Amino acid sequence: MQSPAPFARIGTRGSPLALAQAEATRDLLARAHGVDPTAIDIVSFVSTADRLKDRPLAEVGGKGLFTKEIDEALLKGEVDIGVHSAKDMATTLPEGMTLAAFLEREDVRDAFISLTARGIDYLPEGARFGTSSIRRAAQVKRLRPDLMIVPFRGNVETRLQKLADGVADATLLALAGLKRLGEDRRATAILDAESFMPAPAQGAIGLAVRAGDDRATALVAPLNHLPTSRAVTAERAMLAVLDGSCRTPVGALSRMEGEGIVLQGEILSLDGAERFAAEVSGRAEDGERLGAELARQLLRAAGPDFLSRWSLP
Ligand SMILES: NCc1[nH]cc(CCC(=O)O)c1CC(=O)O
Repeated sequence: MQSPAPFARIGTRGSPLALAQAEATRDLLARAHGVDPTAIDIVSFVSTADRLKDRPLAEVGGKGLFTKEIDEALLKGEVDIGVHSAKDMATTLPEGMTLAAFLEREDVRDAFISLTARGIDYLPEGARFGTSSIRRAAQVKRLRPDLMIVPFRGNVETRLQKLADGVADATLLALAGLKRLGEDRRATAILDAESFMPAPAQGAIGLAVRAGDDRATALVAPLNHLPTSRAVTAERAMLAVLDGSCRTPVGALSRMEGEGIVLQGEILSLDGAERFAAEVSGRAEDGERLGAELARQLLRAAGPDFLSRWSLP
């Protein structure tokens, strides 16, 4: 007997975190529409970013690489909904695709993890800091120019094993990812978001559908969390103006104040020696414009040659 057609098909990467996010999305969809979770298929893809694990993301070509295979499956109609960490999504989406909803955001902060030190300040002179994120590297170097940055990618378990193996003395991970994996007890310390700004859209999950797919759009609509959607829209608009290819260290932090949004942003030189920060505020529904305005302020402060001086070649 042929099995019935699935209620919906979700596309995701196959990492433990990506699968946890896809399962959370499936369960929310099932509950919102009164169907059994088993009626929703989860289809996993190996992304280019996962295949090129040993090289810094900014070097291999940036964010589109996390989503390319899923985007293609979505556009071909092999899946109906792409589930993505919003911070891994390129600011310009492929033609024919739209971000139709954002799940309620998890904690935006970064977690510090070390087997030997209780915080960045406590690391010994010249200690090795494991990260392949140019934002985290620049932020760490700004606080501790003596530390040595060593490349560090892979999923949470891999990174913890690398710490145990002595490849690095400390690392940073998004607390959101640790929480979704039920691994937040692994955090040695949680960094204050004001002084150590998260990546734009960190902690948020975006749901992509084919543009014009009214059914998929309606399926994900009840899952949209408006404050998250507004904050992430503003942060991504800032990033789009600054540097869509994620070759410049950028931090962002937004908070809602009633119907208003306060958006803070920073850009840093790769070595952390230079930093420019700014803040804008306005109506939460104007996030797109506010994010772009913040980016222009940062670019004005940094000077016209900043991006060319401080981006990866
Ligand atoms: N670039 C990898 C990535 N993309 C999203 C998360 C964490 C989850 C999130 O921010 O929503 C991570 C891992 C990390 O930065 O520790």
